[in-house]
Amino acid sequence: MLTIRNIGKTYGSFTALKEMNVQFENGIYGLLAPNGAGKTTLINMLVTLIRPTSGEILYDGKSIHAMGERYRELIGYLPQHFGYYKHYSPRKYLRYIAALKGMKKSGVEKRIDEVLELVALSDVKDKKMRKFSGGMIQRVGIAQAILADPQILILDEPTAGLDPKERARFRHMLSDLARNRIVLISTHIVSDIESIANEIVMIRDQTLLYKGDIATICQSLQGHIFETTMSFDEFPSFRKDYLTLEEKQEQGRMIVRFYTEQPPKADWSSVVPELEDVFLVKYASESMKG
Ligand SMILES: Nc1ncnc2c1ncn2[C@@H]1O[C@H](COP(=O)(O)OP(=O)(O)OP(=O)(O)O)[C@@H](O)[C@H]1O
Repeated sequence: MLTIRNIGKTYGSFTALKEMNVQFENGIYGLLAPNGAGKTTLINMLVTLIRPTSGEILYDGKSIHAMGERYRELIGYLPQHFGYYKHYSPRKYLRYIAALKGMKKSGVEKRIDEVLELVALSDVKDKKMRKFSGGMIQRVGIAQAILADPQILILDEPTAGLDPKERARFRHMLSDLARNRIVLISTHIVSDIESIANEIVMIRDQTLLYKGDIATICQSLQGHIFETTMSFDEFPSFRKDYLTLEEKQEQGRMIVRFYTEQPPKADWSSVVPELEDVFLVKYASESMKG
């Protein structure tokens, strides 16, 4: 179990995170927050690239800093921008990573074949990465992160730059990987984690806003999300008064999904809240919520 106990992080006089408490057990967690909310700061502390200014992080009750190398051996990490060698093939690159990680030589080749199979790159394992698509490179990144079969797998914005098909493939792959380990995926793209995360972790105002399952946080907006239709003329003033979540044009009218704390009106239909609604509502400024 990974425990974040009351950590804070300041950069000079700027507070990036404060009084943050979270516990992770095996499963997939989606770390969901807008850009700049502190996701990378949290991840950098979890992978020991930076130290918290206050508080501590424990793995099975032991300080990760005291554990040092023993802790780092448990981690697989895909940073937001990962460095690879264009003129290497995936296999050669993974051999290099295995050497860096100090993995035992016996079994490495078999393990490399296994992970390349898992990320569906077996047929190009000896091709230079120079001509690979963004999605293929990202899969090489995931392969290096899981190579040593880590207990804790941390992926920082792993779907940035992927097209929808590659995103779908990534989601399937991750469900297969998630057994018996902690998987933490940072993203600001709701659909990437909606279908695969067991729990989501949201950061707001430099601290933990929510940790729990998706159904529960969606439930918290029950009775506040509506859809209604209106003419184009009515729409600008409606938009000033309500937090709109989705706007569509259909047959010369606007169909608007929105959030409100007001009692329902006759021409509003209540709809089931989704994670996208939660994201938009929780990160909207208070003045917009109507
Ligand atoms: N080394 C640093 N020095 C000063 N401020 C920093 C530093 N690193 C991050 N910050 C600030 O801390 C805040 C949180 O940054 P962080 O990168 O953790 O956010 P994020 O949620 O990961 O966003 P993104 O997805 O854009 O990386 C931001 O306002 C950022 O400008």
